[in-house]
Amino acid sequence: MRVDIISIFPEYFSPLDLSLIGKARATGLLDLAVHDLRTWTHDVHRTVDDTPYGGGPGMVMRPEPWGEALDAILPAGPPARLVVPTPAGQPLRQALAHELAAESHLVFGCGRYEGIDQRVLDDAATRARVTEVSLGDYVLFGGEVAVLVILEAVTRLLPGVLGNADSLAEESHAHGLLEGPVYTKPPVWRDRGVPEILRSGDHGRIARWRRDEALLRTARRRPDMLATLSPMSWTNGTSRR
Ligand SMILES: Nc1nc2cc(Br)ccc2s1
Repeated sequence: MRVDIISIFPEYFSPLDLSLIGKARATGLLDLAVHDLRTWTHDVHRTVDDTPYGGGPGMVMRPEPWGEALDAILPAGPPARLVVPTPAGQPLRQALAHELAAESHLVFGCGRYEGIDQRVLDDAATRARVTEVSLGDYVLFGGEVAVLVILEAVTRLLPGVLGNADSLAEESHAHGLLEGPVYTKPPVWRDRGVPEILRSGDHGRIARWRRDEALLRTARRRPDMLATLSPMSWTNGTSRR
């Protein structure tokens, strides 16, 4: 997968040399480049923002630098997917992460201030699929932190990035449920034991216990998720009730 990131703070993305994303880059699973939006400014102050038409507080990101940057980065060939984090975007959920992980080329645009001039997105939509994404109902200083989150959620889904792809199958949101509690050694810690079933070796009963715990946790913490649950998720072939 090819990923391009456009930002006025490219140094925000130094962490992308670390951990599994760094390894994905080193092994060629991820081809990532970070671009400074000011590269495409031509004034001495390298200006990227201006006052909003219609008045109001704050500043808006000027269209000219963005237009030139996207001209340089969006390919003439097979269309890339332009992802722009914004509080006004569609919610990032695991389904969207899977959708983005299937793309061959992602371009991330990091807005700042009150946002990017709308004409930039409208112009980009003539040559790329544009997706505005929200991480939740809160406002950040800019899109950079959101891109780090989205990129991690997407990259970990790429074949070969996670050592054991099996972990993707049972994690939270994999089947529309939250993952239940997990335990490891020692068998007793500060007088707290481990549910006996997990040490029984009965894999069928263990799978049913884990499904039940996931359903209970989801019902307690995210009852909204139960409303959209498919019947298969209740059993997922593990319970012969
Ligand atoms: N939750 C989010 N807040 C923001 C703020 C700016 Br400015 C740009 C993108 C995002 S995504």
